[in-house]
Amino acid sequence: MVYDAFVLLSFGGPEKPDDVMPFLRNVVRGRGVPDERLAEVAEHYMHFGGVSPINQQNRDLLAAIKAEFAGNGIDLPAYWGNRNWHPMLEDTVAQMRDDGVTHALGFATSAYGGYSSCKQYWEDIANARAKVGPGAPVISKIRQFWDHPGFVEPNVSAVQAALATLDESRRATTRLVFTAHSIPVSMARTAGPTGGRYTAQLEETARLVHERAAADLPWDLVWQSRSGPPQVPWLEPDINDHLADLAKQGVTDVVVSPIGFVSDHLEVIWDLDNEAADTAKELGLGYARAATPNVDPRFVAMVRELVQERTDGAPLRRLGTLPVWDDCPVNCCTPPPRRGA
Ligand SMILES: CC1=C(CCC(=O)O)c2cc3nc(cc4[nH]c(cc5[nH]c(cc1n2)c(C)c5CCC(=O)O)c(CCC(=O)O)c4C)C(CCC(=O)O)=C3C
Ligand SMILES: [Fe+2]
Repeated sequence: MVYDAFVLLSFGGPEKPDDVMPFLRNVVRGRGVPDERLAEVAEHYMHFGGVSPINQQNRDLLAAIKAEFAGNGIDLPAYWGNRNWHPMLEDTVAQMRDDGVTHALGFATSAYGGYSSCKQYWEDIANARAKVGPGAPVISKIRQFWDHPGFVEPNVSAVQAALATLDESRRATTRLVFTAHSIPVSMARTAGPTGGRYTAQLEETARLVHERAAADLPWDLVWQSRSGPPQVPWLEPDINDHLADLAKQGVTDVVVSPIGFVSDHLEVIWDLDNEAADTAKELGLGYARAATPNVDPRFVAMVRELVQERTDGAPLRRLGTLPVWDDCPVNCCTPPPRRGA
């Protein structure tokens, strides 16, 4: 297969206060979420002046990927388009068409399978191409990378660095807590070609990081940033409830490793650095949050290696044992029901 471009696919985030509500309406489009609920979420963004760091993080990642390609003789123009905020993927796809691109490789900023983290990016591609119409380039999405050393190793270093900030004399009562975005239980059930893949991949990543970073510590995988109506079950326990349980069990310190995310965006700097950190403080727990990969050179090199898997048939570099798949079967990761759809 011959590819003539690379495109970074991401979530998008507001860059000024007036962007916040239109961005949130885009996130929940078609789901009938009332503006009052969105106004609560908007508050989190307002603590940061209405600016999510995610777009700048993606600009930095794109620049690092371009340099990585140039340094390794990869002659692919690199683009960037988002699901929920500018630059919107449809505008990027229109630009790619104008530039004569015919078949691009797409890399999404999510390591895992499942509807929100994988399938919805395929839908974004299909929707953007349909809007652009004739001449829109084909975009093939690069595989999930939950167990790639270029993702696991930066997380290992980050856990070690976070642990080093805690009191060594309390190591025997220190716990490693991995966290990822909660999703509806129904979405978790249908994640991947045979179901359950989002949680299974997260467990594998957690295990791979744990055994390399702090094999002596007990660990858990918990969930954060739940949304949606209370009657709909989402993955549990929530990190804040879990911290309370740990304190009850005699745990004194926690390292929180956000393996569900690739950059320190709002779900990390608000939900962990404010909410979970406050919970820990109230409970008297020592708390250290491990960094996400961001533009760690090993992570940037991983993107280049994933491209080379597709362009040169380079061997897959991976540490885990769960199956890998490239293209999304039609019956994979069924979308959640939409109001009015
Ligand atoms: C699995 C997953 C990831 C990780 C994989 C990936 O990275 O793709 C992720 C990432 C992110 N989620 C983000 C923000 C939001 N997620 C929401 C809502 C939701 N997330 C869900 C799942 C996920 N989300 C789900 C099932 C919903 C329910 C409604 C829906 O199905 O859409 C809402 C709506 C408001 C609310 O109700 O809370 C917001 C504002 C941001 C941006 C942060 C920033 O701006 O810096 C990022 C990177
Ligand atoms: Fe989300």
